[in-house]
Amino acid sequence: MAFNGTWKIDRNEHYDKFMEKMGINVVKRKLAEHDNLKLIIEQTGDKFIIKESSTFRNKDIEFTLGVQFEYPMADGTELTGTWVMEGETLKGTFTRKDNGKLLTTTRSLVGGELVQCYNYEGVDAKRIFKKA
Ligand SMILES: CCCCCCCCCCCCCC(=O)O
Repeated sequence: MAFNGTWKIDRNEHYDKFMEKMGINVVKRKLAEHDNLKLIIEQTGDKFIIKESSTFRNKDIEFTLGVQFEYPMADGTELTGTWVMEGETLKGTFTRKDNGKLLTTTRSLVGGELVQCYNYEGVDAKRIFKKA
């Protein structure tokens, strides 16, 4: 499966602005810009296991495409939503439990890199990963 493997964060685009819109304070934003995020993705059919590790935490997440699940962000903010596959792109639609606002995200492979795009309240950001 195309996303399978170990992906290490290489760079961010507009991530600070995005986090600011999310209400993350400046101290946490500075730390989060350099969180050494690593994702180990294991897809089997419709099921995904994501092993997330960063300077903030280690967390395993399991989900099935199209099935709602809960995801606690590193700062404790709870999201609920789903991932679906559209063509070769993973599309995520999540709602913040604390304010009901929408966070959308995609994952796609571009030139051998894993590109995760985010949108929250009109602010777009990207996190770009290289395969380890
Ligand atoms: C302010 C920090 C923003 C972080 C946004 C995280 C959004 C994550 C979307 C849901 C991820 C579900 C688990 C996963 O597939 O890795």
